[in-house]
Amino acid sequence: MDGKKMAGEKAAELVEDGMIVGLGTGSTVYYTIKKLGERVQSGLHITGVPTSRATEKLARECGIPIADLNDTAQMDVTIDGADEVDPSLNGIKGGGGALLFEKLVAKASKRNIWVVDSRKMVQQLGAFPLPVEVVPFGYKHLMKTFEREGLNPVLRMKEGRPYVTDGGHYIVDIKLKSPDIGAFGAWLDGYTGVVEHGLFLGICDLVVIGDGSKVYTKNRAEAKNIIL
Ligand SMILES: O=C[C@H](O)[C@H](O)[C@H](O)COP(=O)(O)O
Repeated sequence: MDGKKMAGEKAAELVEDGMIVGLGTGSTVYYTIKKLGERVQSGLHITGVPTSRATEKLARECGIPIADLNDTAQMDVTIDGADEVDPSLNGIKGGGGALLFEKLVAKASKRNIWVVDSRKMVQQLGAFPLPVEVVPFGYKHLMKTFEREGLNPVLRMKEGRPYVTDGGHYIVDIKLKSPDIGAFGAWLDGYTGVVEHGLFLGICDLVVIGDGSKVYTKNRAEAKNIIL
């Protein structure tokens, strides 16, 4: 079976009755949402807080009751995908453009679980370009700054136009500056015009990994594999 499907469906089993669940975005958590939908049809009571319009639509189609982040004090757990995950469970997210809403929901969650296929697990982050969500006004100036810093910025496009996020911003994909990714993230956080970036550091508590033949987990505290 596809590693994404294995991980996505397994994570849905970790959700308990009565939970408020942050619903991530992407092709892996898709399987979690589908499975949660099936569990809801069989009597599970949960409330989902979506991280994108696409996820909201999918969750509604699956019959999962939805709430807005503004009406929710805290999620019990958020389940989301990731583009790369390192051994300390730091990650890059935003390949699908949902990083801002994903980070907002993740930071309001007691626990964050990521679902990935095993190819996303890396020794060091950075082969995947880092998505940076930027304000459209004056974005070319920001791109010039990134260029001067040697970050190879590329404006994300869709159908010949700049890709626009659910929050109404553009995405610039850049090269991650390592090894001090914490300092790099802080530099981006402080830069005028940057709304958010896809470095998720110290956020993920547990990653569920599917490799096609088995599913295993790694948690941040122990960082050891547990075969499920
Ligand atoms: O913006 C999108 C999200 O961060 C996704 O969770 C991430 O890109 C992983 O997506 P997928 O599961 O489709 O590879």
